[in-house]
Amino acid sequence: MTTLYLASASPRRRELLQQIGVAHCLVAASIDERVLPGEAPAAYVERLAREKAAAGLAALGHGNACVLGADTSVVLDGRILGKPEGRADALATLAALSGRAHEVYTAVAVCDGSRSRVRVVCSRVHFRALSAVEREAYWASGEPCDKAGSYGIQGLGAVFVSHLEGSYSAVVGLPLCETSELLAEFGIPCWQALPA
Ligand SMILES: Cc1cn([C@H]2C[C@H](O)[C@@H](COP(=O)(O)OP(=O)(O)OP(=O)(O)O)O2)c(=O)[nH]c1=O
Repeated sequence: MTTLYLASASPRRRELLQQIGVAHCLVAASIDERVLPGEAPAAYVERLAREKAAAGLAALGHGNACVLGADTSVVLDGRILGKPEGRADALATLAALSGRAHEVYTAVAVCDGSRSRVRVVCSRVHFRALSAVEREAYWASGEPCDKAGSYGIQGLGAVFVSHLEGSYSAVVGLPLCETSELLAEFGIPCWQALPA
């Protein structure tokens, strides 16, 4: 059976793949994550997911592996918000997200030596209003620092989310429905295909 490599340092993506019973190994993939001039959010996350998967394949040094890369970005009024650069940036992001809806774009890409496939999922997340005291306390919890948009819906940040339209797993970092479909194209089973 083909071995799947996850080209990601994100513990969330590893947990999400484990959640659907996909055996995998890890491979490091470091890429330049800067947004290109005029690049739209969907195009940006798609490019980064493809580049992470391709970098992982290159790092393995052989073409007969299958590699998954993904990217998640929070988008407010068309502006891509990445991970916070520090406290002030995180507090400003949380203030901007307060009491409004924003989009979360996640792309998942799978490639092997001969082909590359990608899916992009857009979800809409509605935040209730957040007080300045709450925003400070949330930053102090440590949760925002490594997350796009400075929050984690799967953690303490859940209390900010009044409702979600779209894919919960995509907001956390990997759209599991689309991921399982992509993996099936590469002959990689998830839980449905496991022996009883
Ligand atoms: C919006 C949101 C993002 N995130 C996380 C998912 C991603 O790990 C991170 C977005 O940054 P990414 O650049 O997509 O991923 P990463 O740098 O953590 O990992 P890698 O590039 O090595 O795969 O934000 C959450 O955990 N919860 C959320 O609710």
